[in-house]
Amino acid sequence: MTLAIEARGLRRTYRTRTGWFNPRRVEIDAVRGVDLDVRRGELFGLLGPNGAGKTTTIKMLNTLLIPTSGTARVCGFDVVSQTREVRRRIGYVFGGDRGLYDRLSALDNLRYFAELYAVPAARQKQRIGELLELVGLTGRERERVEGYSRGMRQRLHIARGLLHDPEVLFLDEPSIGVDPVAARELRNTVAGLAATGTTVLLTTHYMAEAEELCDRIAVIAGGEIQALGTADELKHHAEGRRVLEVQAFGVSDEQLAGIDVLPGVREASVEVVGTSQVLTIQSDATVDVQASVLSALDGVRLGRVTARQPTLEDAYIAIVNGVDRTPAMVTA
Ligand SMILES: Nc1ncnc2c1ncn2[C@@H]1O[C@H](COP(=O)(O)OP(=O)(O)OP(=O)(O)O)[C@@H](O)[C@H]1O
Repeated sequence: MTLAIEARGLRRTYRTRTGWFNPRRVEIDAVRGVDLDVRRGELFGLLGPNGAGKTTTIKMLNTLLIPTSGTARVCGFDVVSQTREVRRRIGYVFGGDRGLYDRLSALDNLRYFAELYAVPAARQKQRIGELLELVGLTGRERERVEGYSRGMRQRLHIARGLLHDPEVLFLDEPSIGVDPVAARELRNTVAGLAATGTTVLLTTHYMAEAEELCDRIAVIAGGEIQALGTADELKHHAEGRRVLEVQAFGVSDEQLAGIDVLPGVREASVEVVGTSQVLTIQSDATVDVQASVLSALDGVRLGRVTARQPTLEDAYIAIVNGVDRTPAMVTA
């Protein structure tokens, strides 16, 4: 079976300048030797924190960036020496607002891009109809895009990226800035896509999105793949741990640092949810850290305290927290 995507030792270094008064030339190792095999028809997730190297990896695979070293093939074609062959077979959809004409209707946008992508005239009408159906915009296609919600725009972007029947679709953070309901509709669209046999490489920050959609997930951080497997396989990274969640109001950085070094604690993180903070403390399953955590939070107003089994999100935190996230910088 041929692979849809095959990368070996993919590496990309950016040369840039840093510093205002005393500018220096630096090299940033954004992607540091990525090996990746994506099977045909697979929905594959690339998950990682900000600056992990996800977009850089995608741009090398879709021929927008030349790798500093390493090789990659898409549908069997080399991304550097056979760019035309690769481009003919791929679609690229990135999150955000760019790339559509607001004053035109969705239908006119798709007609315009169909011309641009040289979709044969005889095929255009049927293809556009199919895609509107796939992304759930049938009936709204004559409305101007300026009146579309973010989620609808994003689904229209996906339709645009599919006009020329690509074998592989790169979806770079499609749900960024989209509200939860629209994000669910977007996920339905992506799942529908995979059912048509298209290979999808999806990047996301959201573990739940990756878990729901992807056949396999690669967690990337610091420009390297840290873990790769099905959601169930990734969960093993949090095996032997238990999780304590504490809702709190006004925990300081010092207190959090104090919790981090308590005996038995493996990771401690905090997320602001509305007006409260939610502390998530992962510990060895054999150690009950609740009493020592609560005593470290002495004087802080607390809400709900819950002990639970680790989820995939916890596994992700366990994988990513162990990595130095800043890409290596070398002064040139
Ligand atoms: N054109 C560029 N010039 C210099 N550095 C860059 C450039 N593009 C990206 N970088 C750096 O390379 C690293 C990886 O960036 P990349 O955009 O690939 O990460 P990402 O995982 O897609 O992040 P995000 O989720 O924030 O989009 C980051 O440190 C980023 O600052």
